[in-house]
Amino acid sequence: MTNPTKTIIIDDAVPYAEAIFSHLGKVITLPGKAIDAETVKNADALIVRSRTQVNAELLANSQVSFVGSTVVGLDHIDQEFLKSNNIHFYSAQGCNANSVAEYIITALYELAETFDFKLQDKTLGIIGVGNVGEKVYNKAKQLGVTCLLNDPLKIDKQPDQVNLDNYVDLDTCLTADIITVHTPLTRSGKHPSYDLISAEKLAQIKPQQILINAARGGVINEQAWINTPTLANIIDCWENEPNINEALYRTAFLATPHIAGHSLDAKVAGSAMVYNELCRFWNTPIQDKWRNQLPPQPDLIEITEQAPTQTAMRQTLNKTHDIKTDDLAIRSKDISKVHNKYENYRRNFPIYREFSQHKIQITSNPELNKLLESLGFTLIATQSY
Ligand SMILES: NC(=O)C1=CN([C@@H]2O[C@H](COP(=O)(O)OP(=O)(O)OC[C@H]3O[C@@H](n4cnc5c(N)ncnc54)[C@H](O)[C@@H]3O)[C@@H](O)[C@H]2O)C=CC1
Ligand SMILES: O=C(O)C(=O)[C@H](O)COP(=O)(O)O
Repeated sequence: MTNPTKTIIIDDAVPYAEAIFSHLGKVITLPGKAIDAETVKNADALIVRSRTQVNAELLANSQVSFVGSTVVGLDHIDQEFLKSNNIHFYSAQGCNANSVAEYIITALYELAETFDFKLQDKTLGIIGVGNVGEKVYNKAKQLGVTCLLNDPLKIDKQPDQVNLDNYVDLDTCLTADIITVHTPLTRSGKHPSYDLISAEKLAQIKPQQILINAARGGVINEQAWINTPTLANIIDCWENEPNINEALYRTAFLATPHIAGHSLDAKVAGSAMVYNELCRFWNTPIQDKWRNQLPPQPDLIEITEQAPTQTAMRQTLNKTHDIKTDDLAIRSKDISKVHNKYENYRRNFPIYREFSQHKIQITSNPELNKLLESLGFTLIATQSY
């Protein structure tokens, strides 16, 4: 039963928006970039993803009393404005951390097999050890990868809750063979992340090192990155999206259009977290019938080839979500075509599920079985094993 007195504006990239929110009020879905002061004027609640700038310009003349962001980044939200105007704000922190962490792990196997090295022989530097960074660390550790961690804010905030064994300063972290950043994009405070890996820091990078940015464009200085020889760059987050820098784009081993957090499970988690908060805010019982509309679990994955463990890992992870497909989806010699394909591909992003949604037929390789289970796959014994 829809509540006729409430109007909810929702970014149409929020999956199952109608099914989830319609019993709370009249749902109007719009492309994130089309949500403006005119469209929100008479709304009571606004549910966004990252493409809508939520600020005074958008809301000053509206009656919106609730804003929910179904993503994690906060750089599109003027939280001070919302707080000072008594607009309740909720962000689905952590909703897509596992999705990004699985993107990183999948990328590591792609790198190891392409550049012919054993993952266990490499060190992984993780800058920003929050929801995403922590999951990357835990997964990489299970896979036998030595990690260096850097997160001065976390240490400042909760010194007694951080095992300092693997935490190092930024310069030490930047000596790792593979470096991945997982900070928000911040320009103020004691440790601003904008230009964190500055031209000066990039001058320390050696040609055999690998840089990954699946956090935010601008954490790594793009102009200096273009001229920093590396073994490989994997870039999911860019400055000035979708009009990404061509010179940087041409350096990328894998260039993806900001999709590391786009598993269906992550998007649904973000929607559900915001929905639950809106129910609490409007004192309405939570309903979860909408979950019946979710797709069934993926088919059983069978591994037939007797490949070496690392090769089999890459093949298996790519069966769940092959990042190369996302790279190829926007790749072009003509940068304007890359720009034009960027958002369209994101808004029509193919559904993929996280590892824990997948069942795999147990293999004759105990090491492979153990690694797959450590990443969350369910192994199914069949009569032959
Ligand atoms: N590519 C994608 O699709 C996605 C990108 N992201 C990005 O990743 C970021 C991290 O996500 P979460 O881990 O969920 O956020 P989080 O807030 O849980 O963790 C961020 C961590 O970075 C640390 N940090 C902040 N400034 C730092 C600095 N200057 N140096 C080192 N560490 C610093 C914080 O202390 C915190 O522990 C988000 O803010 C978002 O920008 C998040 C999800 C999806
Ligand atoms: O959660 C974040 O922060 C992200 O970067 C999300 O991947 C943003 O997703 P979209 O809102 O751009 O679909």
